[in-house]
Parts: sequence; structure tokens; C-alpha cells
Amino acid sequence: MSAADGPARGHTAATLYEAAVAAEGPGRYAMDVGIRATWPGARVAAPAFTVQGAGGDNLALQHAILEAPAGSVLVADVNGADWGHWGEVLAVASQFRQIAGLVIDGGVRDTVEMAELDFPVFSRHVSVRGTRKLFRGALGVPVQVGAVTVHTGDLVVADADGVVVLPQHVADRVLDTADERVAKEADIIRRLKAGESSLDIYGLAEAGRG
Ligand SMILES: O=C([O-])CC(=O)C(=O)O
Ligand SMILES: [Mg+2]
Repeated sequence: MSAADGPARGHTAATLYEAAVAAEGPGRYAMDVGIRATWPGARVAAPAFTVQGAGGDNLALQHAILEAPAGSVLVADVNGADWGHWGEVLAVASQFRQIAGLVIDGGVRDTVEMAELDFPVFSRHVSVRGTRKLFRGALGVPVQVGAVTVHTGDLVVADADGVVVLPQHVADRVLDTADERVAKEADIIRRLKAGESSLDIYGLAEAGRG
């Protein structure tokens, strides 16, 4: 488990999504599938610091880099706009301040450089078009990102499968449920490797017979 996995105890986004549904019932725990890792292997698990910006402008993001606590992940709404709001320069600035990554409902650029920097970024678009720097936006306010309302302090876990957001008041319960789920799956995998079928293990042999 790397330091970046600490707040999520090393659990994946998919495990935490299932654990959230099991522990809390149906809800919007996952961003829509349009918000994706911008480079293979990108992952982040950290508390959110929210940014309300404007499409085609990255001044709010530049302020957020200075305001966000070390260890947080920036979660930004720029209205889904397909400009390159973020790139190598802002990633380097963020790393200097120990910001853990970026999730943005909009576009970014310099994705190869961000992979080389090992700076995780999740975005709706990748775009070469640069932005204005005029709108200071609002920091730390609730934002709508990937169809989820995100508050500063929510636990964000993002990987190759997508982005999960856990409000602070449910995070511990969901993490405990995820621990149990992983232990159960380890046992299922052990039984599969011993030759049992998934239908028998899950009690599905007669399912769907009508
Ligand atoms: O400079 C910008 O506006 C965005 C960018 O490409 C970078 O951060 O490298
Ligand atoms: Mg650039």
C-alpha cells in the first residue's frame, strides 16, 4: 500500500462503490463515466478541495493550488468545457505543494508529461486549446463534478475504473464494509482456484430458470 492509498486503506474505486451501496443504500457515490484517468495507471485517494471555475479559464485552479491543504486532491467544476485547463506547469506547481491530484469536469492537456510526473489527473476531455486567466472563481464551496455534488473534505478515490466520492460522515462505515468485502472476495478467489464454479459459490446454479 503506497502513501497515496492511506485514506482509502488501499481499496479500489470499484470496491468502494459496492461497499457504499451495501453500507448506505443507493446513492450517487460515483462520477459519471465521462470522467476518466488521463493516463494509464493514474490513481489517487485523498480528501477533496473543491474549485468552482469557469469553462475556458484556469485562474481559479491557479489560486486553488495555493489554498488547498497538502495531501488534498483538487476537485474542479469548469462546466464540462473542452479546453486544456491544466497541464505540466500546473502539475509541477501542485507537486511542489504536495497536492495529490486533480479531478476536473472539463479538459486538460500535457497528458504525457503528467504521466511522466506521476501526477494523477482525471478529466472529461483532453484538449490542446489553452485557456484565459480572468475568473478567480470560488474555492471550498460545494461543486457539481461528474454529476456528483462534492464538498471539501469528502474522500475521493479515483483509478482506472472511475471516480468515487464518499462524504466524510459515511467514509469510515464504507471503508469497514470494503474491508469485509475484500476478505470475502479473497475467500471466493481461493475457492475458484480450487476448482469450484462461481455459480455454486454464489448459489446461482438455478438462477434465471424462470
Ligand atoms: O498553462 C496553462 O494554462 C495550462 C497548461 O498547459 C499547463 O499548466 O502546463
Ligand atoms: Mg502546458
